[in-house]
Amino acid sequence: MSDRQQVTNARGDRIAIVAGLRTPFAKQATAFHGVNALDMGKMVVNELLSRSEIDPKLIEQLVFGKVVQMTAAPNIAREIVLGTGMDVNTDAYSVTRACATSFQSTVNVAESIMTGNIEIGLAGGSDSSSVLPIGVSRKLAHALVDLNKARTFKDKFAIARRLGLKDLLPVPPAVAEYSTGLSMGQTAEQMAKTYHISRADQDALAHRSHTLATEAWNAGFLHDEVMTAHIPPYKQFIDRDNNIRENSVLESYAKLRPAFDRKHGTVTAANSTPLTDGASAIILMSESRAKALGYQPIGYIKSYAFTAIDVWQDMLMGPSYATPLALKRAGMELEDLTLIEMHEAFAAQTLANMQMFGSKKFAEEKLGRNRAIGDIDMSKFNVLGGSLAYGHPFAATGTRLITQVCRELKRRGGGTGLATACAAGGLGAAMILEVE
Ligand SMILES: CC(=O)SCCNC(=O)CCNC(=O)[C@H](O)C(C)(C)COP(=O)(O)OP(=O)(O)OC[C@H]1O[C@@H](n2cnc3c(N)ncnc32)[C@H](O)[C@@H]1OP(=O)(O)O
Repeated sequence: MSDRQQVTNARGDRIAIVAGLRTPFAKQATAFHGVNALDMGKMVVNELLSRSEIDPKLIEQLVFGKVVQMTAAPNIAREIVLGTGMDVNTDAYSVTRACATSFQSTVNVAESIMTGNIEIGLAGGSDSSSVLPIGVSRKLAHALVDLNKARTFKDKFAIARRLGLKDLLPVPPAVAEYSTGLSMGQTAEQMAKTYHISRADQDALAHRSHTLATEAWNAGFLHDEVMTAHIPPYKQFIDRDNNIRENSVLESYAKLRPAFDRKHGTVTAANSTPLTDGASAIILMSESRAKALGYQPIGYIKSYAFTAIDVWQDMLMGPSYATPLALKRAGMELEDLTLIEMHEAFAAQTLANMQMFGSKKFAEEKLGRNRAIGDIDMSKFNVLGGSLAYGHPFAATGTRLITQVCRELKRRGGGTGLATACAAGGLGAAMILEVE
């Protein structure tokens, strides 16, 4: 098998991204409080269809995802089709791959185009950290099922007596790994310790992220890729990400207490992504269909890769595994890239990955390569800031990164860019995008 990946259909058409859009990202329980992931998904898809002036009937497939589940609407993709101006006959299904979910929805649509099953598709993701599937304790859930089956009052009473007051309390979902019980923040703490990432370096990266994101907004770079979202019942709107600290002051970062290891930790609210609400989406087409319809693609997919590692220790290392594979499949080296965009789940996780990009030992021991992936040139890295500033509505981050890389490459006159992310479950995603 060749190492190179042929991201084309049988006619040799590349996979074109013709448009990308997102809602502003809002911190938990702020602008999108009460608006669920489906409603944000519908908002962004409706606006994307309208801005790209595409006949919705031409969209043959919609693949969408969310990470925090909405039990009433498990197939968010199909609900988006039914709840927007799309054709009811549009095929739609949902995917989930933790924080890399909309990398996956993008790849699913791309692969449908590559096989020739479709010519045009829409991909994206949406998540709400404000509308949560609040559950019940395992004991209560068990008892409720038994109660339903119990025939006599005596049996019902006996079941009810099994429960204590604690068992009746609602249970919110945890941002934690199912199999280890470790929260993402605790994993970030592990990584800070393993890779000796100092608090000062974490804070400096977060400050850089807020500063660059502020500059990007002020320069007007994000206006075309972020819509104004009108919030039901339509008395309020949000037109800018609300987590970005426009007057970020480095000194104030040092004052915060660690959030996940109160005594010995270095990971704080300021150097972690906040819990966030938002949605994003892109339209993909075969190159020839895009040209026939008169679209000027914002970018093309050159290669992609997904990887997985164990979850007990330092599992947010996805970029260090997925990036070399995507580069190899594109026939490129790190230094060939014009831009490098890495999801900043936590500053500690980002800095650990950056360190391993430059490590020959890591390359030899973990990747089976005889040279490091490469040192990251900071003038190419997260040049408009990253998730630490924008926030991270889990399933929406992938298509945010993809759109942002393509549009920034365009502003720089073209080139190739990497978008990469770690994800729960020890997963990694990387995609190389090319822009003319
Ligand atoms: C693959 C992946 O992506 S894994 C990542 C998945 N995501 C996560 O796990 C989410 C991680 N984040 C979290 O859980 C939460 O954001 C936490 C626990 C870190 C912090 O939550 P909260 O305590 O609610 O944060 P909150 O926004 O209130 O900030 C706490 C304080 O820090 C301050 N602060 C936050 N950011 C900054 C900053 N950049 N500069 C200065 N101060 C700041 C706030 O003003 C606040 O101060 P106050 O208490 O005086 O009001």
